[in-house]
Amino acid sequence: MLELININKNYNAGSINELCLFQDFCLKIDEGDFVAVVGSNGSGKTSMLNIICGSIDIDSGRIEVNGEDMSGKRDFFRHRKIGRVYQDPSKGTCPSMNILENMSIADNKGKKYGLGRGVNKARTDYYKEQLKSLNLGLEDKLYTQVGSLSGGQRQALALLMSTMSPIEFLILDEHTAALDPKTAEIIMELTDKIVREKKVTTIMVTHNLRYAVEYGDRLLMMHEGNVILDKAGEEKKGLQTEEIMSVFNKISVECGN
Ligand SMILES: Nc1ncnc2c1ncn2[C@@H]1O[C@H](COP(=O)(O)OP(=O)(O)OP(=O)(O)O)[C@@H](O)[C@H]1O
Repeated sequence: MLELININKNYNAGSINELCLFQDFCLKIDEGDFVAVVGSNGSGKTSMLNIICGSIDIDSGRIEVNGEDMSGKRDFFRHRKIGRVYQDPSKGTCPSMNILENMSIADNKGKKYGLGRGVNKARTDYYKEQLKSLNLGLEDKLYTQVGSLSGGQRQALALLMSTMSPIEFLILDEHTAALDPKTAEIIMELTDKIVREKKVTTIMVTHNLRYAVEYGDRLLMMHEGNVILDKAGEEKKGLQTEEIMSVFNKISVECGN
């Protein structure tokens, strides 16, 4: 279980631009849950992901994973247990290396040995098999530089790479936002397949309310550093996009957007 306990986070403390984003923020996410997070711009979604990943410091509070306090641990340590896919398809993969080398790096994440170990015949066959499951023909492009792939192909590869080594959490930060509607749909279906197959606890931030309703077991809506809507189980299954849209519109009107 992931627990955020009484998190306090101020940006630009002591300056005229001071922003108190999280005040005693608490959240519990059960193992194996697929949680979709929506909310207006600036509501704190990415900050929350960065806090979980250790990419930004908190002022006080605790981040616990299965009871272990992660708060003081640096991001490189936490990333051994976390896979992350970003909005920008150019992040999460190395553009100047080919697919094989990228997969080898992902495969060897957290291990002490280098690239050579990852590109032997057995591993190459395994990578091909994994790529084949994406159904994008990438298994025939092992020696193609990742920088020359399309955004959708890169996001699919990034998704696969982020879940290649054993991880406890998959963090998806608007990972379909930069893709055309058809490719976004393919990546979402792929996401669901990977999450279900690997049974990995997943937190997906998205601005696509339909995806948040259709995918995942739990939906959170954030507003000004708070969770204002939390639906899981049967309640989540019964949700309609229009309902979420109407809550979203209501908070937008209230804050003058
Ligand atoms: N490094 C930073 N320094 C100062 N303020 C920041 C920093 N990062 C985020 N903020 C502020 O914190 C608030 C929350 O930002 P955050 O990016 O977490 O929101 P978000 O919900 O992910 O927004 P979006 O949907 O636009 O990506 C915003 O007001 C933002 O300006």
